[in-house]
Amino acid sequence: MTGAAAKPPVLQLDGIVSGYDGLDVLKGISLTVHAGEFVTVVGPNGHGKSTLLKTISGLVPLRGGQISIDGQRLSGKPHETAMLGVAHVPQGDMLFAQMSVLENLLMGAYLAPDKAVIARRLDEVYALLPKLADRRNQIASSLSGGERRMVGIGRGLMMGGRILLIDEPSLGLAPLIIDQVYGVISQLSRAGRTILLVEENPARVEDLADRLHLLDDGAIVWSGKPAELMARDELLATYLGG
Ligand SMILES: Nc1ncnc2c1ncn2[C@@H]1O[C@H](COP(=O)(O)OP(=O)(O)OP(=O)(O)O)[C@@H](O)[C@H]1O
Repeated sequence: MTGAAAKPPVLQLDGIVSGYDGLDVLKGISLTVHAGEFVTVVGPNGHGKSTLLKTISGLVPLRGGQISIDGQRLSGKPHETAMLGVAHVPQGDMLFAQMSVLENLLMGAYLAPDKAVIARRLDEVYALLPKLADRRNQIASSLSGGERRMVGIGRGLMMGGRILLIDEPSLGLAPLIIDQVYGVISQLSRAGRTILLVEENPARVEDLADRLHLLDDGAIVWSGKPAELMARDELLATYLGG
């Protein structure tokens, strides 16, 4: 969003290192997300995009560096991170297949302080995603891929997060449906939400993101405006296979 960089940082990563078993996947990532900004991390499959978001939300332990929200260093406990306003919309749908749309949405509000807050958030989600209101009693396993993705986003919003971590929302969807999903994400951005989104295809965020970081083998190798990356054929060829 224009002028967002003048606001204080809400999310700051300083040299974060994390991974699985004996292997470091993230090898010292530093980036900052300011209030209201839409920041994207783009990179090929398997280079650590999901691991980055999971490390921020505390699902993968931090091995080095530090993560801060509003200047407060995170302890790494997922519960604490969620309480500070971080909502993670994971890759794939990760819905409870045998639950209804409404029940899945309510699962996102597990930390909400009271019923009035839950009702208000539900109204907001239904206003943004009216189709979910129409289908509130439909079982999740019977939804289309695009509808499931919308429920995943809606559940993230039900957490009441100020900072949305969105993991590859286009995965496995047809082009028309991808446009719809990104339309919703764009609306959230315009409404002032702070977004950190990971994606394989930079073209998807060219007109949306304020800043883009290119991730290669667990390290940021380039940062700038999405349109600048799209004009750099050599970077696209080297890191994203053209
Ligand atoms: N639970 C796990 N245990 C061990 N290794 C893992 C685990 N999850 C991911 N990895 C490995 O970590 C590396 C980075 O995976 P990650 O999912 O973060 O990549 P990605 O860029 O998000 O790719 P994709 O879009 O395909 O998910 C890969 O080599 C992957 O095999």
